[in-house]
Amino acid sequence: MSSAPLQLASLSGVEAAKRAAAYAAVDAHVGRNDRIIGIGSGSTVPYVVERIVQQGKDLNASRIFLPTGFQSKELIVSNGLQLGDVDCHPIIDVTIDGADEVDPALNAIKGGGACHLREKVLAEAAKNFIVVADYRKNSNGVLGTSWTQGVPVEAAEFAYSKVMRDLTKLGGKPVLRMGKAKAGPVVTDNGNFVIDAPFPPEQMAKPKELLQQIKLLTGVIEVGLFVDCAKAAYFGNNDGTITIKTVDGKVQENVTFDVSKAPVVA
Ligand SMILES: O=C[C@H](O)[C@H](O)[C@H](O)COP(=O)(O)O
Repeated sequence: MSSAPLQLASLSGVEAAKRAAAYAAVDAHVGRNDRIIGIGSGSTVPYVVERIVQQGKDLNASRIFLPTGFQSKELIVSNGLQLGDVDCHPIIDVTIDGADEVDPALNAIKGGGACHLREKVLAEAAKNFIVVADYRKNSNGVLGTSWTQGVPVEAAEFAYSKVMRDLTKLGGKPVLRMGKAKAGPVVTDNGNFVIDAPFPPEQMAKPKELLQQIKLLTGVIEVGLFVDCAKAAYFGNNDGTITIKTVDGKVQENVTFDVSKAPVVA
């Protein structure tokens, strides 16, 4: 039985591509038996929620959605989905999230929106962690090639100055992230500061080692390097196609996806 085409707001360019990538990721990874679902942050994630809503009220009534921050909490609530938190649901069926840059091994820089502490908890708690983004985040080189503002480091507010000194000793060039429409630094959803620390490519080429070094600095709460986390990444390309990369190294290019078709839930 074929269902009527979905009535969707018309989008063009990269926004249309992000929607296609998000829909494809939901169709492939959010099945009928997935009940505890992590909702990430960033500009592609609203399309993830849009597709999940299209899976139907009955199915969603039995699900609980966990947010990675203020933005995703609002998305969950405004779409009439049931809100939960990871303290009550430490095992998540699937988490879908954005990223700032993803390398060929699916390691990622995250935290451009200062959400990386909760994002990493929801990524590690998930049986499947899936990334959705546009082609600008799809890197063929080492992390830091396209996302040049540095590794986002969440630090305790009172310790930031000492952490910046430590990051400099490690070889970075740390900058305290400042608010855009606020005098003073960005304060995360958890009440901490964010330091952006660019490191030379030689260090970025070994993201696990760098992550371990930064994580050991006293005062650091979390590091926006996600290493060995993601199972798959879906990138929307400028021509409307999708690139799908999986952790086994497979790459599917030029995948077409018809967003007007209602989801068939596996
Ligand atoms: O802290 C924010 C997150 O890691 C986001 O997932 C990331 O910054 C991507 O955001 P956007 O899709 O808006 O570029």
